[in-house]
Amino acid sequence: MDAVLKNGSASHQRKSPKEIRRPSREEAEAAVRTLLAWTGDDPDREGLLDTPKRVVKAYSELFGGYFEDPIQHLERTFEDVGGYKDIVMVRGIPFHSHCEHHMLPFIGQAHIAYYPAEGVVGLSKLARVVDIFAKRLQTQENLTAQIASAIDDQLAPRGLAVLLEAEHQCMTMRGVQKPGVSTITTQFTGIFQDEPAEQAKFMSLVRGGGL
Ligand SMILES: Nc1nc2c(ncn2[C@@H]2O[C@H](COP(=O)(O)OP(=O)(O)OP(=O)(O)O)[C@@H](O)[C@H]2O)c(=O)[nH]1
Ligand SMILES: [Zn+2]
Repeated sequence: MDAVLKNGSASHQRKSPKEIRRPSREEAEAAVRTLLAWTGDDPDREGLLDTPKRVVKAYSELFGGYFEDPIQHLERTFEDVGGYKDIVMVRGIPFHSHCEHHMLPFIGQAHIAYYPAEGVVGLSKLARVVDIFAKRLQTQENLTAQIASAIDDQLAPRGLAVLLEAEHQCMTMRGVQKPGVSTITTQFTGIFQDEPAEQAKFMSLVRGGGL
């Protein structure tokens, strides 16, 4: 199955962007106009005239991840690493995504570690994978699972650990209104799943401790 389409479970397979009719830019702008009027403001006042255009442009950027393939960034691996087989960790990758329930941002950091099997991947590519999945409507759990699944499928490492920590604006600005709450999600495979000591080592590295 294509990782772009992959969801947490087979019973919830998603349509690919190609299977969904994408409204035209004009239709999207008209929808923003409708929302502006619904808030109680006047979409024809000067300050709001260009807002539908700006919002649609901003959405193209914020949700650009639907039109990118994360796998493509993981295809190139390097095997000339002096036989290095120990842990590789990229810590504190900042990301911003949007929750699929309210379309409000959740913002945080991703931490990724793996034990190479055949080769290593360019470090920036791990951050690119995070960005591509983050630029879609997400739950934090699904985002974590999609990042882990793409890297695990492509690199087949001896073990992979992914931890995301984020603050959800839908819990901060509205609803329950609890600023400062962080949500942590993890996904472990291979030796990180099988060996508690490896999980503990990862958690210690995430927190900035030593081995
Ligand atoms: N599990 C999970 N829940 C999320 C995430 N982002 C937002 N939510 C939650 O999604 C839930 C949606 O609940 P609903 O009762 O359908 O919607 P709501 O009435 O807007 O809920 P409140 O936020 O409690 O006002 C809320 O509890 C949110 O906190 C996420 O990434 N993962
Ligand atoms: Zn939400």
